Amino acid sequence: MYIVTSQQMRELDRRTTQEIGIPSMALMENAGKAIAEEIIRLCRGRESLLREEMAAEGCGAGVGRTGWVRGDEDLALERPEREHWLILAGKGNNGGDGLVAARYLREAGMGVTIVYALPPEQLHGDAALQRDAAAALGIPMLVHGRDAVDYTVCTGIVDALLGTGAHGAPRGAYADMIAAANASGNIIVSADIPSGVNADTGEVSQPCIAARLTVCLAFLKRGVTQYPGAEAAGEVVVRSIGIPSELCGQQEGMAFLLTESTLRGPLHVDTARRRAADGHKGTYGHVLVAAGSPRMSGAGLLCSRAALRAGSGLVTWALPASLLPHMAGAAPEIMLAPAADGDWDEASAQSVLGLAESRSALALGPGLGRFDGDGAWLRSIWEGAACPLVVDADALNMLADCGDFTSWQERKAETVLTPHPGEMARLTGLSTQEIQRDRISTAVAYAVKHQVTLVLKGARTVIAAPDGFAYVNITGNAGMATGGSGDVLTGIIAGLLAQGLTGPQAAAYGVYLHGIAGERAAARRGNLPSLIAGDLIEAL
Ligand SMILES: NC(=O)C1=CN([C@@H]2O[C@H](COP(=O)(O)OP(=O)(O)OC[C@H]3O[C@@H](n4cnc5c(N)ncnc54)[C@H](O)[C@@H]3O)[C@@H](O)[C@H]2O)[C@H](O)CC1
Ligand SMILES: [K+]
Repeated sequence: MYIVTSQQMRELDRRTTQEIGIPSMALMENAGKAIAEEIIRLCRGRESLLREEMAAEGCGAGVGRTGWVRGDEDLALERPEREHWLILAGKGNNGGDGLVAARYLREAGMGVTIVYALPPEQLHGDAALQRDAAAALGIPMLVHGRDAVDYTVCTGIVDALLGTGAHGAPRGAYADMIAAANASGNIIVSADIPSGVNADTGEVSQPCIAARLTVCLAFLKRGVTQYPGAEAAGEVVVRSIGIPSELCGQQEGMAFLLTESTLRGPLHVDTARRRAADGHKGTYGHVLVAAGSPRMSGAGLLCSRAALRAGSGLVTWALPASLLPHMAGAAPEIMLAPAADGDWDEASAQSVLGLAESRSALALGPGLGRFDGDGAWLRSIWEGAACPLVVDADALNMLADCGDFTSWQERKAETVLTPHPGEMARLTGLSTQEIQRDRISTAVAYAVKHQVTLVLKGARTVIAAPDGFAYVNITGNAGMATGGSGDVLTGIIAGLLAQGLTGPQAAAYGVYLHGIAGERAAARRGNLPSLIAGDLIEAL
């Protein structure tokens, strides 16, 4: 599923109307009809109406009937009491969508009243034509500021105030209407995006519509895939309106929702791959994990176990010799290799590189701690490791302290960085707030500049590939915000790299699986707060 920015949306619209020749009015008509259909579905709980009703009642009239005829007017049969919807219409095309929706809701037997944010004569283009059609049908209309509007007396409210053409915080009448709609306590269905949400970043202004449902038109907008915009949007449904999706494929820097079809399609991950009967443990890669320190030994263990659970044939954990006796037997399936005499030091880089020889992936960082000369240590491994590399936790902080590493010897193998927002702030010199303000663009910019795969963790993790494509994950839950969860993810990604996946594939599939493991673990435990990182490994 594509995720677009408002600029990309405008370009897609231009190409559709000017190059392909589909009239913009047709797009708006489709948009408004889709919004109305989703409202009817929300209000009446199902799509097909008569067939289920008749069949369920088993009434004689249906027996032997050779066919069913039903039309939109049947929608009106459903509900004796009259639903009534307020359509809040801005003066742009988002408003136009709302005016179309008003006609279709009316056709379905619902009462509708249009509330214009500004005097309707200010509308222009397609929106003005829709205004005239609504008026010709005698649909009741009010104007904010001129007429008294009671937002509480209705079944629900359609937010067709601001869409992808919004700039800055809602102003004037728009702000007042958003506040009144929210205060009404009635359900709100937003056209395209909740008014007040930045369509590209997911930032929310005050006030901002709190929608029960957002009907994204044509394609998913970035702003409803990242918090807090995702929160404001409520349930999101994407409805085609006639813009050919192949046009998206011709756009630069597209983003995708990370679903099974995205994994199998754009990412070419064979999620259904079965193991060959004659496979052996060497067939499925050998991960080296360089992690852990006396204070944080568990991180290395979690990372190593996760790599095994992700399907790596073998895992060796390189750890300080001082830890070895304590970890022996902690996980019998994991081979232990002393990589440092006492604790990590600069000299141990060579022993890590020695161990990394002929390994299929190297996971670096969980629980490593910091030590004198660790920047040089990291650089040696970054430049010397010929296998794919996952850099996490303290190794990321070492990288950040090295500053600009574009002068380092270019790595030939895949490199995946897995920062949380705080680590990303250190890597980029931005504040955490700046990182969170536009997660997708920030991740993509870094991945393209440094030619790495970047996993910006957090709710709705963003995976940014060196080619500028981005993938937004929606699996997982808040129970996964627990110590060690990141170590598990690093192990999963390393385990997938070891089995031959590319950096973007391993990162995206790893994040996706990590989230699903979190969902399964939560289901097993019956709640979120008690989840711990080990549960994720067992749920893999
Ligand atoms: N092909 C398409 O792109 C389609 C788009 N559709 C719908 O159209 C909107 C985008 O419409 P647009 O006219 O560009 O802008 P908006 O309707 O979102 O609103 C702009 C409107 O509001 C004023 N305005 C802008 N910012 C603010 C603000 N902060 N406060 C107050 N007022 C503001 C501005 O002056 C404009 O007049 C898209 O979202 C879809 O809903 C259709 O779906 C058809 C295809
Ligand atoms: K809207």
